[in-house]
Amino acid sequence: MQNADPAPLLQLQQLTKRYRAEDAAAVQDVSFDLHEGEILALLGPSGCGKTTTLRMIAGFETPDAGDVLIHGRSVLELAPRDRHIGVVFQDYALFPHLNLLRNVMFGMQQVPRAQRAERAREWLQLVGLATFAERMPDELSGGQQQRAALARTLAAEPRLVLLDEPFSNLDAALRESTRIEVRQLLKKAGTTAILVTHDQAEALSFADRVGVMQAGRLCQTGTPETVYHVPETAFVAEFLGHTNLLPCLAQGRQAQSPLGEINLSTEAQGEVMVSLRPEHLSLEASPASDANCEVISREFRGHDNFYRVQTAGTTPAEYKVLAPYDCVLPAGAPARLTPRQPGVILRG
Ligand SMILES: Nc1ncnc2c1ncn2[C@@H]1O[C@H](COP(=O)(O)OP(=O)(O)OP(=O)(O)O)[C@@H](O)[C@H]1O
Repeated sequence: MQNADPAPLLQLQQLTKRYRAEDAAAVQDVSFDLHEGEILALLGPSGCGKTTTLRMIAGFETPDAGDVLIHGRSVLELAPRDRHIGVVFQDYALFPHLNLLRNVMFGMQQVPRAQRAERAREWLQLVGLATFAERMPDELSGGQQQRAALARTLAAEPRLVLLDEPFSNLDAALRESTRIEVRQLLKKAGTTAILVTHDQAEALSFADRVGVMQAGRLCQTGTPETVYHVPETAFVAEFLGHTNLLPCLAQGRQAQSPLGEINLSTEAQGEVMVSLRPEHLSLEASPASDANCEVISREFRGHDNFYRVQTAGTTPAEYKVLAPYDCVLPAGAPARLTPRQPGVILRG
């Protein structure tokens, strides 16, 4: 029978790193577990400590406090070749003097020498570069180099792959297709991975679990759906997309809000701050006598319309609303704004 909760592959235990005594900690008390086959995204703004965390996991940086355990053993006690960690940085780091095949063969020490070329070709096939095996890295596009770097890392059969902003210098279309391919590849190989990114769409679409970092701390981890729909703090709510923050007076599952009585997703009493995403509000044209807001602006986005509307005499006075493509209201139009999902209570 399968073990329902196998020991995690990776455990971060209250990891802390301060580069200089006079600086704030780059990473503070970061703890999480990662299970075999899982993909985690570490998401946060520039300078929040994502790369430092990744470097400590790889054993490139020594923590001031806390530990990184791989199958229960501290990463720093393991010789680099026993860590079985593969790292893909944004600058690819392919060897410029080796063709793709030799680049991929480079890390395959675990494969008998006679079989390496054949296995390397299989990896190149898997990333869609079979016909490029004899090409040199500078004869490839950025996206192809990225996939080649990934093939080289995966060919070494690491237990854990660390990806540091690996798609950041690809153009928008290539970025999207490469991230879909890379995710499929990792899932097919059953490889455990951590992606570092400041791009919320990338984190939400790529990972099984997202950890949001702020100023060195991990402030929330959960499935992409949970961190997006049930943010715990205003920072997480706003970093993951647009939202409206409403001061409310809660009584159980109901609250008095600036938009009238609303439902809450959890019970509370007293003053609370509530997040309602633009898609959790609805907007419709209304006679002025029944309106509770006025359109400030409409941004047409093809599949939908993004509105800014203002209400009179409430705080906040401005709301963001996502409306269907066929809800077209001009600036200045009176309208009715209604919450259509329960509000999410924030704790900070
Ligand atoms: N080698 C270093 N020496 C001193 N301070 C450093 C060093 N590396 C990083 N820092 C500082 O540590 C903090 C966290 O940096 P880190 O690179 O981990 O953040 P990040 O979230 O990966 O940022 P980015 O998205 O911009 O790469 C920052 O304040 C940074 O200036």
